[in-house]
Amino acid sequence: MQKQKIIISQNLRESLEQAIIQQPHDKLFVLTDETTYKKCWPVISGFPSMQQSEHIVIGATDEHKSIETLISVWTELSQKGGTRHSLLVNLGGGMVTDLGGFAASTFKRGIPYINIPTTLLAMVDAAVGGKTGINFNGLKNEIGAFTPAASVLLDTEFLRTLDYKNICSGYAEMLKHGLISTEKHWAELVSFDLDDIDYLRLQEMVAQSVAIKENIVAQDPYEQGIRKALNLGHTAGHALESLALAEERTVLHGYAVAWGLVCELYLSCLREDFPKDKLRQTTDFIKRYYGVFPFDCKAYETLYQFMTHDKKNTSGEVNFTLLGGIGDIRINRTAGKDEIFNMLDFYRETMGC
Ligand SMILES: NC(=O)c1ccc[n+]([C@@H]2O[C@H](COP(=O)([O-])OP(=O)(O)OC[C@H]3O[C@@H](n4cnc5c(N)ncnc54)[C@H](O)[C@@H]3O)[C@@H](O)[C@H]2O)c1
Ligand SMILES: O=C(O)C(=O)C[C@@H](O)[C@H](O)[C@H](O)COP(=O)(O)O
Ligand SMILES: [Zn+2]
Repeated sequence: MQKQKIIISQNLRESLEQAIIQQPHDKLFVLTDETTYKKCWPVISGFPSMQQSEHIVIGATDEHKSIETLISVWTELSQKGGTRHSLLVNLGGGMVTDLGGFAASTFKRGIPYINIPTTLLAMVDAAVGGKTGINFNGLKNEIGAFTPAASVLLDTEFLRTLDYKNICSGYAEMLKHGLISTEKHWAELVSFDLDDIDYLRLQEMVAQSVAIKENIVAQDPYEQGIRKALNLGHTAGHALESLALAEERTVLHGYAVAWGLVCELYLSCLREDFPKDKLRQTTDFIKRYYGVFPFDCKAYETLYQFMTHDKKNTSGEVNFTLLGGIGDIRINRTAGKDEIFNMLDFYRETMGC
C-alpha cells in the first residue's frame, strides 16, 4: 500500500495548498456532510485552491454511510465532469472520510483523495490508515476497500465546534490506542477529565494517538496480522452498533467501541489473564463518561449473529482481539456462543442494565 502522508498542520492553508499541488488534477471536488458544509467549509473556502472546486454535500450521521449516499456521490462526480484525473477532498468526520474514500477508490477505478478530518474520531482513527467503506445490510463497513488517502491533514482547530458527545466518541478510540500501547499512555487517558477538557493536553494526546495507529498500519496495512489490534473492542462494539441501527436507537461509533471494550476486556481477563484492576479502572471510566447501552438477554442471539459477520472471522468462528495486559496484544482469539453470552452477562451486570 502506498504510504499516506499525515500532516499535523500548524497552518492549514499552507498544508492544503501544498497537498493539492502534489496531486495534479483536472477538477477538484469537495465532499462534506450538511453539518461540515456549514461549520467546516467556511474555514477553507477562502483558500486559493478551493476557488474552482465543485461541491458534493451528503446527509450527516452514520445512517447516511449507505449505498444510496454512495450512489448519489458517484452520480454527482459523473454529472459534474469528474474524470480519472480528478481529485476529491473529504472534509468531515469518519462518515465522510469512509464514504468519500470509498467513492474515490471506486470512481473510474480510482481517483486520488485527501482527508481533512473534522471530528476527534476521524483525526485519531478514521481518516488514517486507508480503510474506506459503507454500512450495508445492517452491518458495519460491510462493503469497502483498503485505499489510503494521498494526504491526511490534521488541524485540531476544527474541534472548537464539535459537540461534547462527539469528543467523547473520538476519545474512546484514543482509549483503545492506550490499551494497545503502553501503561503510561493508558494511565494518562483514564485519568483525563472529560468534564473539564484541557484542550492543549488533548491536542498533544491526539498526536500520540494517531502515531500509535500509523505505526501499526505501516507494519500491516491490509490487516493480515497485527493491525487486528486496532479492532480491539470492535467485535462486540460493531454488534452493539448494528443492534442500535436496527432498533433506530442512535449510538455514536465511539460509544459502541467503549462498551465493546468493557466486553472484550472481560474476555481478556478470563482467557488471557488481563489484570482485573485495569479492567475495573477502564470500566469505571467508561461507565462515568459513556453511560450504558441497555439490552436484555433476548438480544443475545441477535448480537451473536451480528458478531458472526465480523471481518476478522474465518471458518465460522467469532474472532476477537484480546489483551494479556496493557500493550500485550493477543490477536485471533476465538470464542464460542456460551463464552460470548457470559461476556454479555458481565456487561449487563457491570454496567447495571
Ligand atoms: N476507516 C476507519 O479506520 C475508521 C475508524 C474509526 C471509525 N470509522 C467510522 O467513522 C464513522 C464515525 O466517524 P465520526 O465519529 O467522525 O462521526 P461522523 O462523521 O458521523 O461525525 C459526527 C457528527 O459530527 C459532525 N461534525 C463533524 N465535524 C464537525 C465539526 N468540526 N464541528 C461540528 N460538527 C461536526 C458531523 O456532521 C456529524 O453530525 C463510523 O462510520 C465509523 O465506522 C472508520
Ligand atoms: O483501522 C483499523 O484497522 C480499525 O480497525 C479501526 C477501527 O476503529 C474502525 O472502526 C474500523 O473501521 C473498523 O474496521 P472493520 O474492518 O472492523 O470494519
Ligand atoms: Zn472504530
